[in-house]
Amino acid sequence: MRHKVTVVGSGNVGATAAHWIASKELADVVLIDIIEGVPQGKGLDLLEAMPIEKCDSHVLGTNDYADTANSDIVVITAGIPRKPGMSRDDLLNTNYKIMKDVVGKVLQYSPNCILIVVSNPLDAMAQTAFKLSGFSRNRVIGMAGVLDSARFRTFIAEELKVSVENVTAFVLGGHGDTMVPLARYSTVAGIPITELIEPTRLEQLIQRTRDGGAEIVKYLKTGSAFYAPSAAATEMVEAILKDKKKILPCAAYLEGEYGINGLYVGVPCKLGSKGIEQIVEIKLTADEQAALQKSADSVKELVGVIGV
Ligand SMILES: NC(=O)c1ccc[n+]([C@@H]2O[C@H](COP(=O)([O-])OP(=O)(O)OC[C@H]3O[C@@H](n4cnc5c(N)ncnc54)[C@H](O)[C@@H]3O)[C@@H](O)[C@H]2O)c1
Ligand SMILES: O=C(O)C[C@H](O)C(=O)O
Repeated sequence: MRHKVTVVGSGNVGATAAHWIASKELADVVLIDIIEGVPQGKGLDLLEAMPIEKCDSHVLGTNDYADTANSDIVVITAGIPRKPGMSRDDLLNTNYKIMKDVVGKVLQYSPNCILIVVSNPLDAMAQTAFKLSGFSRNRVIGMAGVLDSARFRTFIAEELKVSVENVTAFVLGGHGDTMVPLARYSTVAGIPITELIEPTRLEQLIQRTRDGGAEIVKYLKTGSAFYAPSAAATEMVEAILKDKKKILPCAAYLEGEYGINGLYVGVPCKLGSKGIEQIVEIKLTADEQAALQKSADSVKELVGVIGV
């Protein structure tokens, strides 16, 4: 069966997500933006790469939501990125307005889709999409944990000079400065990293993970990371389209899990054809629970500002 994925926003993250999705032949892709010409140009360019990539994915760039009709998944990357000196939270009001515009139009044409939200500040934007869409919580998923844990995995693999394939890492909480990389549940070939990296060094790697987005912004100056973020969103798209039942850290609307109610926060989720099919609850120590609560409190403050 052919799948259809719409990517809203044809900027850095959106166009690169379209690239990964099409070149992995996961689906036909519609790339949509408010800017005229850019999605059309990038979409056509990507389509013309398909013969070389030996892929039969169709790619269409457009400004017309009618072209997005009946998408299985809609990945929302529309929104402004931060610049050096800004926090993701500084994007709140601008991206809230963009999210309102986008969700309304997506709903009109793809009422049965699954939404993957990428725009920042991530947890608050996922909550906005959830509240405005009226979708059940399994169909509105925020992308952050796959990216944050990929960064943690990269730093662990570099530190220990092992294959990234050996490393699994666990990051909980909101996608902000208070995210919670959990060393205790991060492993190298099944060995907890707490056995392999001494505590002071480990804390440095954890802090680098928390600052991972800002580190890239500092280099790029005009915007933020997009290769790893779009690869992360693509892994979620793949898990859903292939009904893989893959456990990935995602921002999900919690209804009592981890003692948190009525809020999007990053937790381990099983992704399959229905979207989030299970939220996996693990036992946390008192310190870990407190760190998660602190992270959730900062998300709560943001959603309070926009009233969603
Ligand atoms: N969740 C994460 O981990 C993560 C990672 C990277 C980036 N982001 C966020 O993703 C967003 C996009 O980042 P980027 O680097 O691609 O930015 P970008 O500026 O390159 O692209 C954003 C695109 O959104 C489009 N857009 C704006 N308003 C729109 C609307 N109403 N409808 C359709 N399109 C609209 C713009 O025209 C632009 O092309 C930012 O908010 C960024 O902070 C999140
Ligand atoms: O850091 C940003 O603003 C973009 C994104 O959230 C990231 O973590 O790369």
